[in-house]
Amino acid sequence: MEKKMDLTKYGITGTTEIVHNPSYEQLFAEETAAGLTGFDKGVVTEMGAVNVMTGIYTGRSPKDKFIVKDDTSKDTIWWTSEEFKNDNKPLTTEAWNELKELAVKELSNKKLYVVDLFCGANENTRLKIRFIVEVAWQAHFVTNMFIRPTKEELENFEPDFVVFNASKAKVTDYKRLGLNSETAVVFNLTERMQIILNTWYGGEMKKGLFSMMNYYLPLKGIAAMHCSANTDMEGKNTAIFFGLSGTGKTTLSTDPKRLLIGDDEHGWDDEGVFNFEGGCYAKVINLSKENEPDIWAAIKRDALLENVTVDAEGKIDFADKSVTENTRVSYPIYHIKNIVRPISKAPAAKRVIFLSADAFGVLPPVSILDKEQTKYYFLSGFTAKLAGTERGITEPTPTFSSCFGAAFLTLPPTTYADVLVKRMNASGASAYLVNTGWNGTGKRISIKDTRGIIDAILDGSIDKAETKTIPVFSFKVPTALPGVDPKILDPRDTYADPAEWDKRAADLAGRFIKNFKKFEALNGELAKAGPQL
Ligand SMILES: Nc1ncnc2c1ncn2[C@@H]1O[C@H](COP(=O)(O)OP(=O)(O)O)[C@@H](O)[C@H]1O
Ligand SMILES: C=C(OP(=O)(O)O)C(=O)O
Ligand SMILES: [Mn+2]
Repeated sequence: MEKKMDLTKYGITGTTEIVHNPSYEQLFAEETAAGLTGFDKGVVTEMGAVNVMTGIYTGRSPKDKFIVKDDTSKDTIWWTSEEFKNDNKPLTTEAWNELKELAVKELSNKKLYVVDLFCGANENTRLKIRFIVEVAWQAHFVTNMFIRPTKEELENFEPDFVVFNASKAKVTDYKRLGLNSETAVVFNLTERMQIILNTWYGGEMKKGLFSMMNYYLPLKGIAAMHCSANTDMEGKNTAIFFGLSGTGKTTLSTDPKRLLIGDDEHGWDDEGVFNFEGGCYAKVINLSKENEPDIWAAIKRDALLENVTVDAEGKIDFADKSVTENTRVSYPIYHIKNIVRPISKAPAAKRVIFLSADAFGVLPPVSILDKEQTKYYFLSGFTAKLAGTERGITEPTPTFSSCFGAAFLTLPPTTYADVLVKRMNASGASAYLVNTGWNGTGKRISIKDTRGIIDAILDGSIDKAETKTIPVFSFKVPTALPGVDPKILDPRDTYADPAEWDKRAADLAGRFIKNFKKFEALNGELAKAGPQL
């Protein structure tokens, strides 16, 4: 028997029962137990995975994200400003204390789940995280998403970071506290804690810790990246795929020909690329066995679906977006057959792919970037926010999201760009901009064509292809690639009237130029690598 856990050191009192590091067996029993109602209740589906509903919040809520501004954070965090708005809004220690009291009150006098996990595959840089939650499926979600320590590693587990999930509590007095709504997703770097109030979306727990890794690692010279990663069957030829939510990181890195390192959050240190997580979080809207066979097969017992439509018999309708377009599944990474084992890491990346879902239909499906373009397009982070991943976004919305993950950056974008470029130079990596969004047909580029493009990048055939240069952007693009419809490679060919592309390209170029102005210090030289009007 393990030592009795004491939660009073967190202020939590009157706990009636603690379920500490439950097994999958126990999680299943707890989340489907008779008597559960509302958003606590898990429903068993025909695929064996349990589905839960998360209420009003079915995506992240960046407007409700705050970080305590105190001596630890005031000079390091990339705070939001008039010139460069971001989601790192300051919170006072006084407001934090009140929010913590609210969460403690919510979590006191009841049965709780305490789950101890790692964030980061490498022993020397990982965070030991303790999640304290009152909802069984939330314990399941974090067990899926983070790295599960061994029995021995759990023995003397002293957390570096603690998360309270009090999703059932509301911040009624939020205006006085300077918050945006009754919901709060708040961080304190001095206490090394995250507190969640009034949102049940699983992604807040996962992406919350990602923001923290994005803080701790670059300060040590290690790249922290919003990317998926895989490597070849020998574990040598590593590729990373940056992209904002919904642009294809999970879909494209899950490749039966390669070994998956991870689908969303990675570091890059002297030894190579390593995963922060122990699981994947895939979008399942319109999921088909044909297009995404490995993700389909990963949806089985121990996977956890969110906000999917399930009928009384447990039958799933993946096409239904009546609750949200951001339907999801989390599963432990070993639900994918081809993965790097036992630790999710591989040597330095040779190929760096920027996934951009261009809603304007201007970007080529693939562009070969030179060094300056690599920096420029990484810092610009042009893409679209896809429906559902953030509250209030209901259709593809063009955005410039620095480093393809501005919502998760806690340090200035240039910090991430500098570290990435240093790592890329050291490994001799080449970079590509891949449009997984729209073109002149008005339709999204097919997964089949994008996969063909990715294959050509990874097997090197793109390096041998004949190329041409696209005007305005000076993108170098191949004129033919095996397995890819050649008519899509020059985006102008996808328009009935190519003049329409010219018009849209000019408009988009203007947006790039305007956006890049905020990178004041870089604005003379590097701006030349961007589009020109
Ligand atoms: N050309 C394409 N490339 C990648 N994904 C595509 C493409 N066209 C449509 N999709 C869909 O877009 C979504 C990509 O989501 P996902 O891979 O989970 O993104 P991320 O991991 O970056 O958040 C999936 O639902 C996938 O089916
Ligand atoms: C989980 C999220 O995104 P991603 O698909 O990038 O993991 C998110 O943005 O909440
Ligand atoms: Mn993903």
